[in-house]
Amino acid sequence: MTDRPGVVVTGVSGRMGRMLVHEIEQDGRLALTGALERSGHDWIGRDLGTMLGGAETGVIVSDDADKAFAKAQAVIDFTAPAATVAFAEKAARAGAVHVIGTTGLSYDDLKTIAAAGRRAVIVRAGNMSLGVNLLTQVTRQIAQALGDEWDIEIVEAHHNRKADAPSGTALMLGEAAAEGRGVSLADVSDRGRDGMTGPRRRGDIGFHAIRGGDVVGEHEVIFATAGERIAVRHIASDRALFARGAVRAALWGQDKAPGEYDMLDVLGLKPGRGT
Ligand SMILES: NC(=O)C1=CN([C@@H]2O[C@H](COP(=O)(O)OP(=O)(O)OC[C@H]3O[C@@H](n4cnc5c(N)ncnc54)[C@H](O)[C@@H]3O)[C@@H](O)[C@H]2O)C=CC1
Ligand SMILES: O=C(O)C1=N[C@H](C(=O)O)C[C@H](O)C1
Repeated sequence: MTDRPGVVVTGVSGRMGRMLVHEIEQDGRLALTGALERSGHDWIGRDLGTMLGGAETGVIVSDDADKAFAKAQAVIDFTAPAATVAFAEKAARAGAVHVIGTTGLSYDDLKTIAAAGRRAVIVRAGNMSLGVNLLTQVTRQIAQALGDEWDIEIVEAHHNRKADAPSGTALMLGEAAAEGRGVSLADVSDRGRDGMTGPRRRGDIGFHAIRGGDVVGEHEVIFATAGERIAVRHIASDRALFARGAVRAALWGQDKAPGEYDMLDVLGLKPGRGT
């Protein structure tokens, strides 16, 4: 027995799943009590430590979320939209803090997650790093200070296995810029131009996605007007920073009231809430 909060890692064989197992072990403040993979995956029924190429841990990889969540105080989830939506309901039922890193969530997915967040603590962010969350604030401030004669373009680069575009981070930055300008991102978003697009529409926020090799994650927000440009940029060179943020969020959420929170809450960067 341990008095550390128990945590389940979903998508444990994935790029982030593996990183999370390592980070939880290094950090030492959470106890890994469960590891999930999708039904039919090779690792189901096998010892997690062995699957990761080390010694046995006694944690057997499973596809039974209800059973795993019932024994845990936190779930850290970097998987895929359909899985995350199902986990949100199950984690809420089990009363576990659900830390969601999954991106590519649709409007309907977000509505379902928000409903689960009325019964349990959810921390969701398209990027769990301190640097990117600070960058959202800087982006909001710059957008607020400049008029719409400044064009805003967001460029992101990721590895060639990434499933969604624009990235969750690019959308966070776009939301921040739109908020700074006092407009709705849905009304001004212009994604991946191609063909005879005509001149740029004043006030639009453009998104561009580069996919190649093993790029961990790079984001740049460009503000361009006649005669000058401002560019703010974040480069992630190690996935460990996302895992560290997720562990921090799982611990932070333990004594919080039900609600949907983000990393600004966790990092204490959002005045007046949850800090
Ligand atoms: N918020 C953040 O800071 C970050 C978010 N991400 C996001 O996390 C997600 C995962 O990224 P990666 O680890 O690179 O992908 P990945 O493809 O390497 O891993 C995803 C894992 O989830 C598993 N999975 C899918 N459905 C499942 C289910 N129903 N039950 C259990 N496991 C299931 C897959 O089998 C796979 O092992 C993506 O949406 C990505 O954009 C990635 C890095 C940082
Ligand atoms: O899929 C990834 O790898 C990443 N996804 C997140 C996103 O969509 O922004 C965060 C990070 O950039 C890595």
